[in-house]
Amino acid sequence: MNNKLFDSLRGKLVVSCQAEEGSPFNTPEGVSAFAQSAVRGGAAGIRTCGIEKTACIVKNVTVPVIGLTKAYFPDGTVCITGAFEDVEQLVKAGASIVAVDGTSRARAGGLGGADYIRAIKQRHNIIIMADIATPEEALACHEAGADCVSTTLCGYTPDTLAFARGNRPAFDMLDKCLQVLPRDYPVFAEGRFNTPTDAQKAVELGAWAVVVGSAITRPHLITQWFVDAINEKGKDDGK
Ligand SMILES: CC(=O)N[C@H](C=O)[C@@H](O)[C@H](O)[C@H](O)COP(=O)(O)O
Repeated sequence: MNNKLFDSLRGKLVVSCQAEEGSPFNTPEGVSAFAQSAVRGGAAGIRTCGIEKTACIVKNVTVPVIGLTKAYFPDGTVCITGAFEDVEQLVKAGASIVAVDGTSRARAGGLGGADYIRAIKQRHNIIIMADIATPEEALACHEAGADCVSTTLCGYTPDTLAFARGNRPAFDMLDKCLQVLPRDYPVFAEGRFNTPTDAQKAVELGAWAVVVGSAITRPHLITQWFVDAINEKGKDDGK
């Protein structure tokens, strides 16, 4: 583990700056503008998806950048940086940390998350964040050599979909991860931490840092939350 890097993130906010097809921000420059704004606001780190976007953000900010790529399993659920080539490309792009899928699902080559991380660590001296969905996966990834874990995928794997209902963070799962892992091992809170109060609570529980994406960098979703709330109110008033 790189102590200086992890110390710089401890107790801090990491902003995930990602954009998907259809978003006007879906360019390296678009996500980079979000990253620069996030740093102005006090973000201690940036997380982003895509090799070019990682390279562009690295050029434009001085804080550590967590890079990843996304692909999909045959059932449509997301896989975070599931290929060795992508890990290498993200490092070349300047990522300080590479986020990889630490779930137990078998990816190309048949490896589950922990074995995949073990193989990456055997090949390269790279700082790895394991994106996990359960405390068991968190422990397995730690034992496999991951430098930190993040609760990113809780709510997005076939067995944990129920956690995403209600669009609330999985506080209990975060707490269980903190309990099974050694004290002072970095556990990042990520996934639906949509309010400052939720982010604060995660740090109070013992999360190393909190990663916030949608509530800061997906304006179409934030807009939708407001629109839905107003429509619900309208229904209550019989409008
Ligand atoms: C499941 C998945 O693909 N998560 C992605 C991981 O990089 C991102 O789309 C999320 O925005 C990020 O994890 C932050 O979470 P939230 O946007 O809920 O603050």
